[in-house]
Amino acid sequence: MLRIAVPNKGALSDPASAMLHEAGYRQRKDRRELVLVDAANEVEFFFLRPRDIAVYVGSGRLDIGITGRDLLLDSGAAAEEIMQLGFGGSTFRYATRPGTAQEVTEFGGMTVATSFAGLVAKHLAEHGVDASVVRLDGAVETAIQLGVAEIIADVVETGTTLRQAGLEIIGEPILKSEAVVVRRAGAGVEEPKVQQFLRRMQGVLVARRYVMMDYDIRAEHLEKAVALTPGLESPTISPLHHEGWVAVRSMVPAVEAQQIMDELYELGARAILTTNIHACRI
Ligand SMILES: Nc1ncnc2c1ncn2[C@@H]1O[C@H](COP(=O)(O)OP(=O)(O)OP(=O)(O)O)[C@@H](O)[C@H]1O
Ligand SMILES: O=P(O)(O)OC[C@H]1O[C@H](OP(=O)(O)OP(=O)(O)O)[C@H](O)[C@@H]1O
Ligand SMILES: [Mg+2]
Repeated sequence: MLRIAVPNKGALSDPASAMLHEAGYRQRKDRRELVLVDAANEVEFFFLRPRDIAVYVGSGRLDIGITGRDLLLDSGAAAEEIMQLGFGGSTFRYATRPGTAQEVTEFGGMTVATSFAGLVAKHLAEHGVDASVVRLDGAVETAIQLGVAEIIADVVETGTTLRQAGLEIIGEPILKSEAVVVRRAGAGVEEPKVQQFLRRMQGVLVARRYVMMDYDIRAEHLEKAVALTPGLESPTISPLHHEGWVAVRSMVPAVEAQQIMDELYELGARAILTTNIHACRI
């Protein structure tokens, strides 16, 4: 059995379960379920706090976990990122009231409030800044209003929470984060059951990002058409009954599909179709 940790709550919980479901795994129906066995796939899921996941995986008790890169690095656990999952994107940033400081080097003697004390202490030390760090559980934006800190360091997605608290971002992001798959440091990814899990997740990423495109084109325009739709490896070309024409089948990035269809049409392609990819192994 492959033992996998999945966020039980928070911003990563629903998208992580949705992705696992798309990869063919059973997922819980009740949010109170904390352990779920998917016997058919020989996987056991443990629904844990995202902040704790790297700790469990780092200890070697669980084979694999899904968590945020920011939480992984903050934990200091002996776990490493083995795959990016393309959701839960955020930046981790300093913010303050206008006029307090413009960059991290000006924080000397100040107090920084954060839920990510490990990350912040490391970042301050790297910049040789002697500032205090206060660890809070959440809603850290309010720490400034209540006089607990002059600076905060927190997850920023849209920036709405900061704006509403009258705070402004200081400098460049400390970190860019997203949901990642983690594994005990040094454990490698060679184990067949780990390989199979990663291939399934990779299949979901590709199925989400690409569509299948089919079209017919006169053979003399084929090279130009194929340059627009090179596919992941190489497009499939089939002869058509109608002499001088061929059918092309190729995967294209979903976000570019409409543009590519316009360009193919201009080239003389016809019967241009796109279809969603339900699942794949690349
Ligand atoms: N808008 C967001 N708010 C909070 N965390 C986000 C957001 N978008 C992505 N994330 C990521 O989710 C993880 C935070 O997990 P956490 O358990 O703190 O969830 P949460 O959404 O803050 O829930 P809660 O505060 O209820 O525990 C981090 O990796 C963070 O980068
Ligand atoms: O940039 P935004 O889109 O506004 O999102 C960022 C906010 O979301 C998170 O808060 P959360 O709802 O997790 O509450 P918490 O601070 O109590 O964890 C995070 O801590 C920020 O406050
Ligand atoms: Mg939160």
